[in-house]
Amino acid sequence: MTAPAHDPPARTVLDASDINRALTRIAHEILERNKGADQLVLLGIPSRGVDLARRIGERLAQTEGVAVPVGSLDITLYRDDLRRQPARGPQPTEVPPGGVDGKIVVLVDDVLYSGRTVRAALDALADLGRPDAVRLAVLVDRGHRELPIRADHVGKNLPSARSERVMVRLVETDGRDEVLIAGAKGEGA
Ligand SMILES: O=P(O)(O)OC[C@H]1O[C@H](OP(=O)(O)OP(=O)(O)O)[C@H](O)[C@@H]1O
Ligand SMILES: O=c1cc[nH]c(=O)[nH]1
Repeated sequence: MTAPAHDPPARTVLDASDINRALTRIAHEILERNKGADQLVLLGIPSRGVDLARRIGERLAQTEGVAVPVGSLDITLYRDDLRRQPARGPQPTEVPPGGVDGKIVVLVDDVLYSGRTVRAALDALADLGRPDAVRLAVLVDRGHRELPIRADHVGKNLPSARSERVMVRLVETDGRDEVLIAGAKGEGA
């Protein structure tokens, strides 16, 4: 009789202090690239992207001494797989009072994988206005892009197999900060 196959246990790839340092670095990179906080707007993709956008916003405020507008951008109805799977309930889109026209919008998400969420976010954003530029910050880039999309600011590049699952846990939604990877390596990589 063959023993049942067990997936290896989830492995921690970022702990709370790693996440903290990565967000601080991303905030500094954003300021360097933008030569300051002028015209910046951070839009987080629900759900965890919004928490990350708020945290980056706090770091920008601490470093530059100015409040950078932070909002959220729901992509639910812009997904390209709506016909295949039922849409989850809409999440909030909250555009800061100055809007996005003529701004430098930094989209923020927890994981970048196929790129389809970001593609949807670009469509959702185009319905709100015309930023001067759009950039992308993600906590984890796990590869396997299906579209020509890349991140400008990455907390951690995490090579992964398609069969693995990356899980971001944040204090705001999950009670703790950590990034885990789980599942069998090597299948469908
Ligand atoms: O690049 P992609 O292939 O689009 O994958 C990345 C997206 O997948 C996850 O969201 P998910 O749809 O799993 O829902 P979640 O926000 O509840 O985690 C993650 O939060 C990103 O938004
Ligand atoms: O592993 C994955 C893939 C997409 N989105 C995630 O949050 N994790």
